[in-house]
Amino acid sequence: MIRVEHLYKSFDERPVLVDVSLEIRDGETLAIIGRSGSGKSVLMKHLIGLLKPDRGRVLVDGVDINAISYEELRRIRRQFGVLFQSGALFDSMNAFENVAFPLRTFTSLSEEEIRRRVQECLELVQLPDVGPKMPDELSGGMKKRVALARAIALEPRYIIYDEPTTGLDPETANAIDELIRDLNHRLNVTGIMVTHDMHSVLSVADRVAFLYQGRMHWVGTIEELHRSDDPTLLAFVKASEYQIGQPIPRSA
Ligand SMILES: Nc1ncnc2c1ncn2[C@@H]1O[C@H](COP(=O)(O)OP(=O)(O)OP(=O)(O)O)[C@@H](O)[C@H]1O
Repeated sequence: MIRVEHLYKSFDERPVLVDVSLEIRDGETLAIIGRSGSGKSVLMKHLIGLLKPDRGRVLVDGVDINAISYEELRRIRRQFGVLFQSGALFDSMNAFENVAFPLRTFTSLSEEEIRRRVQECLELVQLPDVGPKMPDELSGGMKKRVALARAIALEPRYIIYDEPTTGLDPETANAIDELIRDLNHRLNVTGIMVTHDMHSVLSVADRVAFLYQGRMHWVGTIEELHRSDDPTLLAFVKASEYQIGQPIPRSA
Protein backbone atom coordinates (compact mmCIF):
# COMPACT_ATOMS: atom_id res chain seq x y z
CA MET A 1 0.00 0.00 0.00
CA ILE A 2 1.13 3.54 -0.74
CA ARG A 3 0.17 6.44 1.49
CA VAL A 4 0.75 10.05 0.60
CA GLU A 5 0.44 12.23 3.67
CA HIS A 6 0.03 16.00 3.54
CA LEU A 7 2.43 16.49 0.66
CA TYR A 8 3.59 19.99 -0.26
CA LYS A 9 5.82 20.84 -3.22
CA SER A 10 6.72 24.20 -4.72
CA PHE A 11 9.02 25.14 -7.56
CA ASP A 12 10.59 28.60 -7.34
CA GLU A 13 8.15 29.40 -4.54
CA ARG A 14 5.21 28.55 -6.79
CA PRO A 15 3.09 25.90 -5.04
CA VAL A 16 2.40 22.88 -7.27
CA LEU A 17 1.15 20.38 -4.68
CA VAL A 18 -0.67 21.66 -1.60
CA ASP A 19 -1.52 19.35 1.30
CA VAL A 20 -2.09 16.31 -0.92
CA SER A 21 -3.08 13.10 0.86
CA LEU A 22 -3.95 9.86 -0.89
CA GLU A 23 -4.08 6.14 -0.23
CA ILE A 24 -3.37 3.62 -2.99
CA ARG A 25 -4.65 0.22 -1.90
CA ASP A 26 -3.10 -3.12 -2.75
CA GLY A 27 -4.54 -4.67 -5.88
CA GLU A 28 -6.53 -1.66 -7.04
CA THR A 29 -6.03 0.48 -10.10
CA LEU A 30 -6.18 4.15 -9.21
CA ALA A 31 -6.38 6.86 -11.84
CA ILE A 32 -4.91 10.27 -11.03
CA ILE A 33 -6.74 12.77 -13.21
CA GLY A 34 -6.66 16.52 -13.60
CA ARG A 35 -6.09 19.30 -16.07
CA SER A 36 -2.77 19.99 -17.65
CA GLY A 37 -0.47 21.51 -15.06
CA SER A 38 -2.54 20.34 -12.08
CA GLY A 39 0.43 18.44 -10.65
CA LYS A 40 -0.26 14.85 -11.71
CA SER A 41 3.26 14.10 -12.93
CA VAL A 42 4.82 15.87 -9.97
CA LEU A 43 2.74 13.69 -7.64
CA MET A 44 3.66 10.56 -9.61
CA LYS A 45 7.38 11.39 -9.35
CA HIS A 46 7.04 11.65 -5.57
CA LEU A 47 5.68 8.11 -5.44
CA ILE A 48 8.97 6.69 -6.69
CA GLY A 49 11.24 9.15 -4.96
CA LEU A 50 12.23 11.05 -8.10
CA LEU A 51 11.15 14.23 -6.32
CA LYS A 52 11.39 15.04 -2.63
CA PRO A 53 8.49 16.71 -0.87
CA ASP A 54 9.00 20.09 0.79
CA ARG A 55 6.70 18.80 3.54
CA GLY A 56 4.75 15.60 4.07
CA ARG A 57 5.55 11.94 3.54
CA VAL A 58 5.25 9.14 1.00
CA LEU A 59 5.00 5.71 2.61
CA VAL A 60 5.45 2.59 0.48
CA ASP A 61 4.38 -0.44 2.48
CA GLY A 62 4.88 1.60 5.63
CA VAL A 63 8.37 2.86 4.72
CA ASP A 64 8.92 6.62 4.41
CA ILE A 65 10.85 6.67 1.13
CA ASN A 66 12.49 9.98 1.95
CA ALA A 67 13.92 8.76 5.23
CA ILE A 68 15.95 5.83 3.90
CA SER A 69 19.31 5.28 2.24
CA TYR A 70 19.72 5.37 -1.54
CA GLU A 71 20.28 1.59 -1.50
CA GLU A 72 16.97 1.01 0.29
CA LEU A 73 15.23 3.40 -2.11
CA ARG A 74 16.62 1.42 -5.07
CA ARG A 75 15.22 -1.76 -3.53
CA ILE A 76 11.79 -0.15 -3.19
CA ARG A 77 11.97 1.26 -6.73
CA ARG A 78 12.50 -2.24 -8.05
CA GLN A 79 8.96 -2.99 -6.99
CA PHE A 80 7.70 -0.35 -9.43
CA GLY A 81 7.30 -0.82 -13.15
CA VAL A 82 6.85 2.45 -15.01
CA LEU A 83 5.33 2.83 -18.44
CA PHE A 84 6.56 6.26 -19.48
CA GLN A 85 4.42 8.49 -21.63
CA SER A 86 6.70 8.43 -24.63
CA GLY A 87 7.15 4.66 -24.39
CA ALA A 88 10.84 5.47 -24.24
CA LEU A 89 12.23 2.33 -25.86
CA PHE A 90 15.96 2.38 -26.53
CA ASP A 91 16.10 2.93 -30.31
CA SER A 92 19.40 1.14 -30.71
CA MET A 93 18.14 -2.11 -29.15
CA ASN A 94 15.67 -4.58 -30.57
CA ALA A 95 12.47 -5.40 -28.67
CA PHE A 96 14.06 -8.42 -26.96
CA GLU A 97 17.01 -6.37 -25.66
CA ASN A 98 14.68 -3.59 -24.49
CA VAL A 99 12.75 -6.03 -22.32
CA ALA A 100 15.96 -7.77 -21.22
CA PHE A 101 17.52 -4.46 -20.13
CA PRO A 102 16.11 -4.27 -16.57
CA LEU A 103 16.85 -7.98 -16.08
CA ARG A 104 20.48 -7.48 -17.12
CA THR A 105 20.77 -4.33 -15.00
CA PHE A 106 19.09 -5.46 -11.80
CA THR A 107 19.37 -9.27 -11.64
CA SER A 108 22.00 -11.93 -12.04
CA LEU A 109 19.78 -14.21 -14.11
CA SER A 110 21.51 -16.49 -16.62
CA GLU A 111 21.17 -15.84 -20.34
CA GLU A 112 18.70 -18.73 -20.61
CA GLU A 113 16.57 -17.39 -17.71
CA ILE A 114 16.60 -13.93 -19.29
CA ARG A 115 15.51 -15.39 -22.62
CA ARG A 116 12.64 -17.22 -20.95
CA ARG A 117 11.48 -14.21 -18.91
CA VAL A 118 11.62 -11.86 -21.93
CA GLN A 119 9.57 -14.32 -23.97
CA GLU A 120 7.05 -14.65 -21.13
CA CYS A 121 6.66 -10.86 -20.93
CA LEU A 122 6.29 -10.47 -24.70
CA GLU A 123 3.60 -13.15 -24.62
CA LEU A 124 1.81 -11.34 -21.78
CA VAL A 125 1.55 -8.24 -23.99
CA GLN A 126 0.45 -10.43 -26.90
CA LEU A 127 3.53 -9.82 -29.04
CA PRO A 128 5.34 -13.17 -28.89
CA ASP A 129 7.21 -12.71 -32.20
CA VAL A 130 8.56 -9.15 -32.10
CA GLY A 131 11.79 -9.87 -30.19
CA PRO A 132 14.12 -9.32 -33.17
CA LYS A 133 12.35 -6.17 -34.38
CA MET A 134 13.84 -2.72 -33.88
CA PRO A 135 11.59 0.00 -32.36
CA ASP A 136 11.33 1.89 -35.67
CA GLU A 137 9.77 -1.22 -37.23
CA LEU A 138 6.96 -1.19 -34.66
CA SER A 139 3.68 0.77 -34.66
CA GLY A 140 2.91 3.19 -31.79
CA GLY A 141 0.66 0.63 -30.12
CA MET A 142 3.27 -2.13 -30.45
CA LYS A 143 5.95 0.12 -28.93
CA LYS A 144 3.65 0.75 -25.95
CA ARG A 145 3.20 -3.00 -25.55
CA VAL A 146 6.94 -3.66 -25.66
CA ALA A 147 7.47 -0.85 -23.14
CA LEU A 148 4.83 -2.50 -20.98
CA ALA A 149 6.62 -5.85 -21.32
CA ARG A 150 9.76 -4.09 -20.09
CA ALA A 151 7.85 -2.48 -17.20
CA ILE A 152 6.66 -5.89 -15.96
CA ALA A 153 9.95 -7.75 -16.50
CA LEU A 154 11.05 -7.49 -12.86
CA GLU A 155 7.63 -8.65 -11.62
CA PRO A 156 6.74 -5.33 -9.99
CA ARG A 157 4.08 -5.00 -7.31
CA TYR A 158 3.16 -1.55 -8.58
CA ILE A 159 2.85 -0.37 -12.16
CA ILE A 160 2.69 3.32 -12.99
CA TYR A 161 1.09 4.13 -16.33
CA ASP A 162 1.97 7.68 -17.39
CA GLU A 163 -0.60 8.84 -19.97
CA PRO A 164 -0.70 5.35 -21.51
CA THR A 165 -3.08 6.21 -24.36
CA THR A 166 -1.83 9.68 -25.32
CA GLY A 167 -1.00 9.92 -29.01
CA LEU A 168 -2.65 6.63 -29.95
CA ASP A 169 -5.59 6.28 -32.33
CA PRO A 170 -8.90 5.37 -30.64
CA GLU A 171 -8.81 1.70 -31.57
CA THR A 172 -5.23 1.23 -30.40
CA ALA A 173 -6.03 3.18 -27.22
CA ASN A 174 -8.90 0.80 -26.49
CA ALA A 175 -6.61 -2.18 -27.04
CA ILE A 176 -4.04 -0.73 -24.62
CA ASP A 177 -6.76 -0.12 -22.01
CA GLU A 178 -7.88 -3.70 -22.36
CA LEU A 179 -4.35 -4.97 -22.02
CA ILE A 180 -3.72 -2.87 -18.90
CA ARG A 181 -6.94 -4.15 -17.33
CA ASP A 182 -6.05 -7.72 -18.17
CA LEU A 183 -2.47 -7.41 -16.88
CA ASN A 184 -3.51 -5.73 -13.63
CA HIS A 185 -5.75 -8.66 -12.85
CA ARG A 186 -3.51 -11.44 -14.11
CA LEU A 187 -0.39 -10.16 -12.40
CA ASN A 188 -2.29 -9.00 -9.34
CA VAL A 189 -0.45 -5.69 -9.30
CA THR A 190 -1.46 -2.31 -7.97
CA GLY A 191 -1.90 0.09 -10.88
CA ILE A 192 -1.48 3.85 -10.81
CA MET A 193 -2.53 5.60 -13.98
CA VAL A 194 -1.88 9.26 -14.68
CA THR A 195 -4.15 10.47 -17.45
CA HIS A 196 -6.60 12.99 -18.91
CA ASP A 197 -8.31 10.25 -20.88
CA MET A 198 -11.69 9.60 -19.23
CA HIS A 199 -12.32 6.65 -21.52
CA SER A 200 -9.23 4.99 -20.13
CA VAL A 201 -10.23 5.90 -16.59
CA LEU A 202 -13.68 4.38 -16.93
CA SER A 203 -12.52 1.22 -18.56
CA VAL A 204 -9.43 0.56 -16.40
CA ALA A 205 -9.65 2.26 -12.99
CA ASP A 206 -11.31 1.12 -9.77
CA ARG A 207 -10.91 4.52 -8.11
CA VAL A 208 -10.19 8.04 -9.22
CA ALA A 209 -8.18 10.82 -7.58
CA PHE A 210 -8.89 14.27 -9.03
CA LEU A 211 -6.21 16.90 -8.60
CA TYR A 212 -7.35 20.46 -9.01
CA GLN A 213 -4.97 23.38 -8.77
CA GLY A 214 -2.48 21.27 -6.84
CA ARG A 215 -4.99 20.04 -4.26
CA MET A 216 -6.61 16.64 -3.99
CA HIS A 217 -10.10 17.81 -4.78
CA TRP A 218 -12.01 14.53 -4.96
CA VAL A 219 -11.30 10.82 -4.48
CA GLY A 220 -13.80 8.05 -5.05
CA THR A 221 -14.80 4.93 -6.93
CA ILE A 222 -16.06 4.96 -10.50
CA GLU A 223 -19.55 4.38 -9.13
CA GLU A 224 -19.21 7.40 -6.85
CA LEU A 225 -17.96 9.41 -9.82
CA HIS A 226 -21.15 8.53 -11.71
CA ARG A 227 -23.21 9.79 -8.76
CA SER A 228 -21.09 12.85 -7.96
CA ASP A 229 -22.55 16.33 -8.24
CA ASP A 230 -19.26 18.09 -7.48
CA PRO A 231 -19.28 20.96 -10.01
CA THR A 232 -15.49 21.15 -10.43
CA LEU A 233 -15.20 17.41 -11.04
CA LEU A 234 -18.16 17.44 -13.41
CA ALA A 235 -16.71 20.36 -15.36
CA PHE A 236 -13.45 18.41 -15.85
CA VAL A 237 -15.25 15.24 -16.84
CA LYS A 238 -17.52 17.10 -19.22
CA ALA A 239 -14.58 18.84 -20.85
CA SER A 240 -13.18 15.36 -21.44
CA GLU A 241 -16.14 14.70 -23.76
CA TYR A 242 -17.58 12.16 -21.48
CA GLN A 243 -21.00 12.57 -19.96
CA ILE A 244 -21.73 10.94 -16.65
CA GLY A 245 -23.76 7.83 -17.24
CA GLN A 246 -23.35 8.09 -20.98
CA PRO A 247 -19.97 7.06 -22.26
CA ILE A 248 -19.57 8.29 -25.79
CA PRO A 249 -17.37 6.49 -28.27
CA ARG A 250 -13.78 7.55 -28.46
CA SER A 251 -13.23 9.93 -31.32
CA ALA A 252 -9.95 10.55 -33.09
N1 LIG B 1 11.13 20.27 -12.23
C1 LIG B 1 10.27 21.28 -12.28
N2 LIG B 1 10.71 22.56 -12.11
C2 LIG B 1 9.84 23.60 -12.14
N3 LIG B 1 8.51 23.49 -12.35
C3 LIG B 1 8.03 22.25 -12.53
C4 LIG B 1 8.88 21.10 -12.51
N4 LIG B 1 8.11 20.00 -12.72
C5 LIG B 1 6.83 20.45 -12.87
N5 LIG B 1 6.79 21.79 -12.75
C6 LIG B 1 5.57 22.61 -12.83
O1 LIG B 1 4.60 22.05 -11.99
C7 LIG B 1 3.30 22.19 -12.55
C8 LIG B 1 2.60 20.86 -12.59
O2 LIG B 1 3.27 20.03 -13.55
P1 LIG B 1 2.86 18.55 -13.86
O3 LIG B 1 3.79 18.09 -14.93
O4 LIG B 1 2.77 17.75 -12.63
O5 LIG B 1 1.40 18.72 -14.47
P2 LIG B 1 0.45 17.61 -15.06
O6 LIG B 1 -0.81 17.66 -14.29
O7 LIG B 1 1.16 16.30 -15.09
O8 LIG B 1 0.22 18.16 -16.53
P3 LIG B 1 0.12 17.40 -17.94
O9 LIG B 1 -1.22 16.75 -17.92
O10 LIG B 1 0.20 18.52 -18.92
O11 LIG B 1 1.27 16.43 -18.03
C9 LIG B 1 3.49 22.81 -13.93
O12 LIG B 1 3.22 24.18 -13.84
C10 LIG B 1 4.95 22.60 -14.22
O13 LIG B 1 5.47 23.61 -15.02
